[in-house]
Amino acid sequence: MGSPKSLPETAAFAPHTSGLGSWFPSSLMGISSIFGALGLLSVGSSLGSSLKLLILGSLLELGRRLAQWLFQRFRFQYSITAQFTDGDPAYEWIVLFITQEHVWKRSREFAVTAKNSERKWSVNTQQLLEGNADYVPMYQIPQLFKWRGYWIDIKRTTNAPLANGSQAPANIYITIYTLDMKVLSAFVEEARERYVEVNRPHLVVHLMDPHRMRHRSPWVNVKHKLRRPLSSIILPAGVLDSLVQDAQEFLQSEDWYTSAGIPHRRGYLLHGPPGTGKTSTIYALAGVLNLEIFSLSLASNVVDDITLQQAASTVPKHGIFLIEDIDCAFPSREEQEEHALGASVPDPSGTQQRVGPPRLVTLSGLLNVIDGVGSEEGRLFFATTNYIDRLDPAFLRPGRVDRKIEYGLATSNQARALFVRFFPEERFPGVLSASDDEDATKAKATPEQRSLASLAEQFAQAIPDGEFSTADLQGYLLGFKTQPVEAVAGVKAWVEREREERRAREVREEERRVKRERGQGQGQGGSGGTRVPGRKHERKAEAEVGGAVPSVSESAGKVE
Ligand SMILES: Nc1ncnc2c1ncn2[C@@H]1O[C@H](COP(=O)(O)OP(=O)(O)OP(=O)(O)O)[C@@H](O)[C@H]1O
Repeated sequence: MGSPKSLPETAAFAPHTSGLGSWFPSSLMGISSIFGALGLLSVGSSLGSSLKLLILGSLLELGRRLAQWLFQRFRFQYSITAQFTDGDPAYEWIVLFITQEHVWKRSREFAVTAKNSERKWSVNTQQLLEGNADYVPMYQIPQLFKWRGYWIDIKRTTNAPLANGSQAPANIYITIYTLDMKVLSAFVEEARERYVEVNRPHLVVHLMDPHRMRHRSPWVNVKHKLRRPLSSIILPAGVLDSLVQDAQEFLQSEDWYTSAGIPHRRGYLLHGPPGTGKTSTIYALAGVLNLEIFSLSLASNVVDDITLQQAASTVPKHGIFLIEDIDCAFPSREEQEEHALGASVPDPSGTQQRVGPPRLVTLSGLLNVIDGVGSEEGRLFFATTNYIDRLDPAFLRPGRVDRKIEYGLATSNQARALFVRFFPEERFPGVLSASDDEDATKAKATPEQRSLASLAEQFAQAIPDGEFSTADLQGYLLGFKTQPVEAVAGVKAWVEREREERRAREVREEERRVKRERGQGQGQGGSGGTRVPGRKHERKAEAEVGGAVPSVSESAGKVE
């Protein structure tokens, strides 16, 4: 029989249990009140049996929580948990591993996306499901699996939205029930090896996501591209071989650098007009050397010193750190002149603001990144630019940029090589594809002219040295994928059309320039002339469609 006097007994029990966790005291308070209620109500009450059931239920709940607590303590004491964060290469290793191990089989939640090159380690890419979508298990409910006799628990958290509107990166937690750290490292190493193996035919490119820049690793955008053979890059003889040899030698000589006290890093600058193969060279090189690329562009002007530092510091050893359009870290001559002249632009309120080079990445920020902590750990640094003359000599000095490679507009030799790459003998054995008599007549080609070699020669002769980028020629040839005869027949007219368009563009550009100068003259006369910064990108866009025409002497593909 209970009575109100039983209350102190239960209250006295509470302090012994307070160490069990924050839920415990509250749970006990609930029970003590039940006991109290029992004491008050059980005498002769018809509710007695119900209350007994209530007590039993509470005790069961208490037991469950106690068991849960003991399990947590056990888990904490006898397991090792490792966290992998989205954006770090190790995250990709683990996702691939658990997909291969079919841990997802008991998963009931999947993120489904149309097939793309971003996430390779979905269930579908393991050839298990049909269709055009990728299924990525969410693992939000912990899943248990066994590896080499060890029980492993996996759980994944999603990208939680943050107060600043961006998203926190997802995390995977791997808990291995062992006390031996070596088991964890063996697990991670196996996951890495599998990743390297599966990836062999692919080149992995990590791109920076500007929306995740403030997080631990901004490299959350992972692309898997088919490796591009070096032979597909058409450059003057020797350029590629010497680059590959240089990079290979660098990677193999870590000990030498250490003993000589020289930071183990190597910087390359690839410069030249747009569409001449700078980026393609780096991708092909990474494929040959089996390296991953970590690439960001300064052209979008969203990267600042802090994020550049953050991005650089998370590039792993033996990764290629690539900064595209590095000239965007430096003000153009035009902007410097405008700045010196005090030109102004209206701000949203209509007030005139002095034009200043709106650079988020500063020279000192850039140099800090290149020289900074971690930059000496066997990392290849590549930069590309269309405007080498804008780069500061401090950036170009050896130790920061060890080799400069100049890319030029296509020579006739490159045009010939490109033609041969487009129309290989294997695909067009003997004479030509689009070469039924009617087509051949249309293309005004005699059978003799229709040998691939002679067609390549005719094509090369029709392309003037140093006037078109390789990308321009590629664009033209893409219109004739299976018609080499027609490609040759139309090339002279194409060259003329392109020249015509350029002349028209130059006239428009000149008119704009005159207008601008007039406006500036008026502005200096006190009427508030305006100039818009960032012309560089406009020019680059024009150059990309064939506007920039450097002299032939610039287009030698020189290695300095
Ligand atoms: N030398 C080359 N050999 C083979 N393909 C080339 C070459 N140059 C350009 N291309 C082709 O043209 C396209 C653009 O090339 P790429 O992006 O490498 O040029 P880029 O010099 O890096 O241009 P940008 O300065 O605009 O970044 C690619 O599809 C590439 O295959």
